[in-house]
Amino acid sequence: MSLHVKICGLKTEEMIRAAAAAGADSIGFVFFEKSPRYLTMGEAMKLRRAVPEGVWVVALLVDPDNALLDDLVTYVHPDVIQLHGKESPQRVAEIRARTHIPVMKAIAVSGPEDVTGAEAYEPFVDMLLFDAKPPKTMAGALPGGNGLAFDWELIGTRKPRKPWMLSGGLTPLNVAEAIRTAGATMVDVSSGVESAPGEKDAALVEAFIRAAKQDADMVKVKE
Ligand SMILES: O=C(O)c1ccccc1N[C@@H]1O[C@H](COP(=O)(O)O)[C@@H](O)[C@H]1O
Repeated sequence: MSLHVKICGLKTEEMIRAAAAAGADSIGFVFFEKSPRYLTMGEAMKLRRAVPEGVWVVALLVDPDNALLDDLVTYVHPDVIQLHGKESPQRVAEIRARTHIPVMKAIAVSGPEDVTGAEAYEPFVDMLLFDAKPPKTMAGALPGGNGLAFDWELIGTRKPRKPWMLSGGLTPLNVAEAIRTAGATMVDVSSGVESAPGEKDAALVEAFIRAAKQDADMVKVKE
């Protein structure tokens, strides 16, 4: 299986094209108003048309209500819904049943109990995503997209039973080590490929994808 790279928080057609040309497998649209990467439904609907065939559109939502979900299905119809709030396993199941779209639940990790806690979601999700839990003391912290990493070895303690992505503070410089340590086959990045909050940098996006995929190819050759 080749390594899957998701680039999250894209806001322009140019950057979508650049990321896809560099080999991105998924493009993330953020529907969380407090984020510097926030898109309105109308903006996302327009940008979706710029995403090439074969590249997944992932809609990132934080504790969405049903009205937002219904609009999302009607106007954007993403390939995957990423839930990055405090959604319970029951709410995740409801969202999946309502939208008929595959769901990826983000798990905030700061210790081994968080990785084990992901088990409660496994029956109801198509994928999991492990991200760093922001410390309570961090001023202005978002539910994700903070550029914070967690201890990647924590994933090794109990491999999830569903496909999963690694995220949180990944950059072109650390992604190869993160993949090796966690045993990830899918990675997700947002702030690590930006020149300023919400501003993606095409050179960093390309460097990130190259570093992630090259390392995976080297591991395969060694095997
Ligand atoms: O990117 C955001 O603005 C965002 C807002 C709210 C919840 C999650 C968000 N992003 C996701 O967070 C992780 C880690 O991002 P980073 O690379 O550390 O910046 C990633 O999965 C993004 O999809």
